[in-house]
Amino acid sequence: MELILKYFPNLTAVQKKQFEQLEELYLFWNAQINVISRKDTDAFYERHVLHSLGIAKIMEFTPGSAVLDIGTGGGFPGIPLAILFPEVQFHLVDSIGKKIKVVKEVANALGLKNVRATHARAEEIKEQFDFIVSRAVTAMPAFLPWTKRKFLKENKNPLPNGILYLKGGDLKEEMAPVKHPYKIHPLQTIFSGEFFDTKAVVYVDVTGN
Ligand SMILES: C[S@@+](CC[C@H](N)C(=O)[O-])C[C@H]1O[C@@H](n2cnc3c(N)ncnc32)[C@H](O)[C@@H]1O
Repeated sequence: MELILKYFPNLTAVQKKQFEQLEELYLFWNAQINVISRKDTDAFYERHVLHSLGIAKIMEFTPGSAVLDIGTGGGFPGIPLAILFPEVQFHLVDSIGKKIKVVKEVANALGLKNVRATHARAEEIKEQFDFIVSRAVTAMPAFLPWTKRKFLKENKNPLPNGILYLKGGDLKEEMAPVKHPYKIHPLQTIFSGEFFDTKAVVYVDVTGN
């Protein structure tokens, strides 16, 4: 938890409490429905919460924005981002119903009013958003078609509407077929620790999609 405060020192009392509650909630739910790798639960705040918040270091969402988290699993990166940006609406979707049950339980327990969770495949979602976020779902060339027609035309954020995807490893080959402009933001320049050495936020500008 100190790790979160180190990089996000201006949290309100409510946000601090919500971040504090997260570990216990996920330990409880993960024991029943596996939503995070059991080997990672020791480093929960680093590998799940701070990692998710890497997106916030690249983009401070404007209040009133709408963000879709595709393949959210138990709520990553959507839940940590929803705590950090209480005035942004988050829609978290996953194709596995029991994972969405965990998301709903966690969001409820935290009192998050800006989270909606839906059991659906990404392709079935018909609404439009300012941004789409994701982590560990599929390679970018397969992901891009799922996001088609899901972006609002008007840009109200510091970056044009697009995708913010948490990725690891060598991205050159994966990103080679991508035609949209994109930028890779390595997280090792933002967060210390070996875990972040290979991690990045990939921003894809889909303007014109
Ligand atoms: C490896 S998990 C990652 C979960 C979460 N994003 C995280 O980082 O902890 C990938 C998730 O993507 C979901 N998924 C895969 N294809 C999907 C699709 N087409 N639509 C919605 N969810 C999908 C799976 O059900 C699974 O929960």
